[in-house]
Amino acid sequence: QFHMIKYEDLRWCESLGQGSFTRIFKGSKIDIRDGERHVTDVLLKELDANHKNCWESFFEAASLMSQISHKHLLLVYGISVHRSKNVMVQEFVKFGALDLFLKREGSVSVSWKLDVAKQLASVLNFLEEKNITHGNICAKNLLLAREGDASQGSSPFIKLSDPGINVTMLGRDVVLDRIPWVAPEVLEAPERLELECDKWSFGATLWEIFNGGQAPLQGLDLERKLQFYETYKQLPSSEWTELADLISQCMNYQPAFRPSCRSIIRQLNSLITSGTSRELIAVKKLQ
Ligand SMILES: Nc1cnc(-c2cc(N)nc3[nH]ccc23)cn1
Repeated sequence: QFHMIKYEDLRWCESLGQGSFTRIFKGSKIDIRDGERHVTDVLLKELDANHKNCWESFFEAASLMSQISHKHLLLVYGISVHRSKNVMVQEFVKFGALDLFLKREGSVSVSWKLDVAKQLASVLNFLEEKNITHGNICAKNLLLAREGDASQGSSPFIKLSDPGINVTMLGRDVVLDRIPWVAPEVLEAPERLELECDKWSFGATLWEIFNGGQAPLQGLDLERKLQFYETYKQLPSSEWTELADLISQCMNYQPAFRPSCRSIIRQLNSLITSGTSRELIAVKKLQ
C-alpha cells in the first residue's frame, strides 16, 4: 500500500532536527515523468538504525496517511528502504511546525488562531468519520503551509503531520513526557488508543495555540507530569471563559464525556464571534 521510491532518486540536504526515534532532513526527489526530469522538495524522515524494530509502526503511521487524502493532511509520497535506512518521503511544508512559528511570531490575531483551530477540528472530524485515530495531535505536528499575514488577517493553512511511531511502541518515559498531550487513559492501556484520545490532545493543542506556542507543563519532570494526571489537574485556564470551557471539555478525564468533533466545530464558530468582538473591544480601549 506504498509507493516505493528508489534511494538513488533522493537527495539529502540539511538536517531539520529529530522526532521520536527519527531524524528529519530537507531533501529532494527526482522523478522522470513523460521524459522530463522533475525535482520536488521533500521532507525525509529516517528511522534511527537502533530502532529498526519499530519499522512496521513507522511505516504503518505513514500508510495511514497515504490511504486517505484531505487538504489538511500531510501528503506522504512513499517510502525508501535501502540497506539499513528506512526513510519516509513526505511533502515539504514551507513554514514548518506551528509551535516554533508561534514562539517566533509572538503576536498573531485571535482570528488567525481560531482559523488554525478550525482547520485542525475539520481534519479531526474527517478522521473521526473514518474511525481513524491519529494518536499524536500537538502543535509540533501541525505544519504551516501558508503563514497568512497575521496582521492583515489573511488566513493560515495547516497540514497535520503523520503520528510517528505508535505510542504502544514507545518507552514509558517517552509516553510520560507527552503529558499533557497524551490522554490519561492511554497511560494505563496504550493499546486502547481510541478516537476520544485525539479530542484530549486537541484540547492541549488549543492551549498551545492560545499560549504563544509554549509547551504546557514544560519544565515539569516526569514525576510531576504523572502527578498532574493522578490528581486530575487541568491546564491553567485562559481568562476567555468560552475558550477555557472548550479546552476543559476536551480534556475531560472521562473519555466518553469529551465533545464530538461536530460540537467542537460548533463551539469554535461561536468563539469566533465572541473572540473577535472581544479583540475589537480590547483594541478600542487601547486607542
Ligand atoms: N513535512 C514537513 C515537516 N517539517 C518541515 C519543516 C519545514 C521548515 N521550514 N523547517 C523545519 N524545521 C523542522 C521541520 C521543518 C517541512 N515539512
